[in-house]
Amino acid sequence: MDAYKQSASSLLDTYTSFCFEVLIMAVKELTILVVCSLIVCTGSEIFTSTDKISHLFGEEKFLLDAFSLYIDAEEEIVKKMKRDLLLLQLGTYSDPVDPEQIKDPVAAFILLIRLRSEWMSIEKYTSSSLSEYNVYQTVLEYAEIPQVEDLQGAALGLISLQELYKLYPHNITKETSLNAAQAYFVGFVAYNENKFQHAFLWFLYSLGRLTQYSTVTENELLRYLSDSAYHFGSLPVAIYFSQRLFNLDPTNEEVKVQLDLYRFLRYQKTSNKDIFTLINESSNSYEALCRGETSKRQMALSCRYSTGGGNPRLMYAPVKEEVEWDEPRIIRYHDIISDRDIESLKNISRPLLSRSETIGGVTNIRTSQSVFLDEGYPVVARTSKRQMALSCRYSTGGGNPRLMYAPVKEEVEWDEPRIIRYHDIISDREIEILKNISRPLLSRSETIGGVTNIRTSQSVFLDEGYPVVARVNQRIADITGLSMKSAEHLHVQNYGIGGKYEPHYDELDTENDRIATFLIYMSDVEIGGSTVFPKVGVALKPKKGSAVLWYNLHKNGNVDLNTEHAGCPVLRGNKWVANKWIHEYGQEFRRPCSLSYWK
Ligand SMILES: O=C(O)CCC(=O)C(=O)O
Ligand SMILES: [Fe+2]
Repeated sequence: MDAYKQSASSLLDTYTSFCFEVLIMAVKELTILVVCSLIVCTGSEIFTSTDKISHLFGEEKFLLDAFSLYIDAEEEIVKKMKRDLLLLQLGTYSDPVDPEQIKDPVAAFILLIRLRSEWMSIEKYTSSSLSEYNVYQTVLEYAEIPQVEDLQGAALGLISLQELYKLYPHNITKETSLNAAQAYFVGFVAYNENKFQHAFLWFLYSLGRLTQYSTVTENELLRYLSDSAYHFGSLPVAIYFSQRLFNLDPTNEEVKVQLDLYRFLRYQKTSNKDIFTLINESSNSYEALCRGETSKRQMALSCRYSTGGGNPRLMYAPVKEEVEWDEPRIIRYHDIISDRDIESLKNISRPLLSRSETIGGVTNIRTSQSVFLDEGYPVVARTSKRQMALSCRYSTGGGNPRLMYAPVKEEVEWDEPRIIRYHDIISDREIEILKNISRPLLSRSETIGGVTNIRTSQSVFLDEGYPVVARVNQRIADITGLSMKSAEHLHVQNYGIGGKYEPHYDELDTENDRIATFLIYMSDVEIGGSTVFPKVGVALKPKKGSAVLWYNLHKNGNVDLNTEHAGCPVLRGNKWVANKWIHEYGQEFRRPCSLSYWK
């Protein structure tokens, strides 16, 4: 692994290699040589010979000339530094004004690479700085510079997105493309993780983007392409790339031997795997749910509130809407007209009906009778304005006075386990405050096994010392009717590139266990990032300001095995959530226990 890190590190170093040091070293050595010949290394005593002393005039001139040369060289370097600075500044030209806009994982990856290589180039200049007061060194102490591990982690994030969502390099780089060296780096990371198909696809992408300025060579790419194909089990492809490599460098004995070996092996094998096509190998429920292959049942269960884009008549009586199909988009609106109004409309229409026509007049294409009714009829006006009761409920938390005037919109997402979504329970302002408090405190989230790739996010627990946290906790207590006495502090989480939390249970198997989870979505996520329950086939899409609640334990205290859940990899977006884990102690009268063996 260390060797791997080292090679990755040196690979990156080459991205930013500058040859100015060669020049400065040469001039420095020249100066030293001159000084050396004058003072120390001659081995002679100058002072004992007037002739030698007089000779010094000439030597002094030589010394000053060398010094002048040295200054010229330093000036050249300053000029080069200024040129490089300009180039680096140009590179930031198209950056988003709002850093939160970094939603594209590839753009985030490039930013990490850019920052690292910027740092490396500045570091090269400043480490040999002539200035006594080297500001940059001080700046460095405070700067957060992406490490090689960050780049590897980000590349792995991209690879895991590809795996789960079955994406080819050209899919994932649709919005932001990678240059040959960057793509090579992703391939290299995949290769070292033995993900040979993904490695191959990235090397191929890199080959297609190779230019004369690339810091990766065609030789390197061909070698890795043939190696990856061989390891994946695609011998003809391995032979093809080895042959290309051999054509480039016919003197390379090693390639020749390899080519012969592949040819020999090819005759032994009867079938070869197709390395160019990603196949959907897993029928894994977690992955399918993350891809949005949600069960029909949940679609039918879920409802959305629409306020017609802020239409005041719908603000307080939103319509329940359901997406029946995506292309063409077909939406069903539920309960938009009462039975009584339907009867009145029928009664008004009956005497007025006449044969419906099409463009061709009365034909057998359309065999019905119809009539257009204007808003002169109150029922028509009323219906088009719509003021029906809702199927998605308003909850006042069982009469909790704090919710009487601001009832919570609640929606049943699933029945067993019961998963309820509460809408608009936290304002955008509160979310911003929570994020601002959390940002400097975030650290890598862990699981029972410590820091692992099962959970790629950063998080922090916030106590009630922050008024906003106290307010949010109180709201959770009001909505759930549960005691917060033994609950954990509010846990704010932000996911990274391809950030995910693989299937797990929240319960900890302790005496005072996590009875319920209240998960607040502090952001929308454009693609991916759903919370999914693989055992029951539920996918909950993050919706900023909403929260979901489920019980991890049955009333008898046993863990509800259907509550296994996961946070899907974020494909596009910046996912923030806050968890409130509510424990058993304190709920004795609020959620009474059961003696049942099953529940
Ligand atoms: O982010 C999510 O969607 C789920 C988070 C979660 O399950 C957890 O933090 O325990
Ligand atoms: Fe969880």
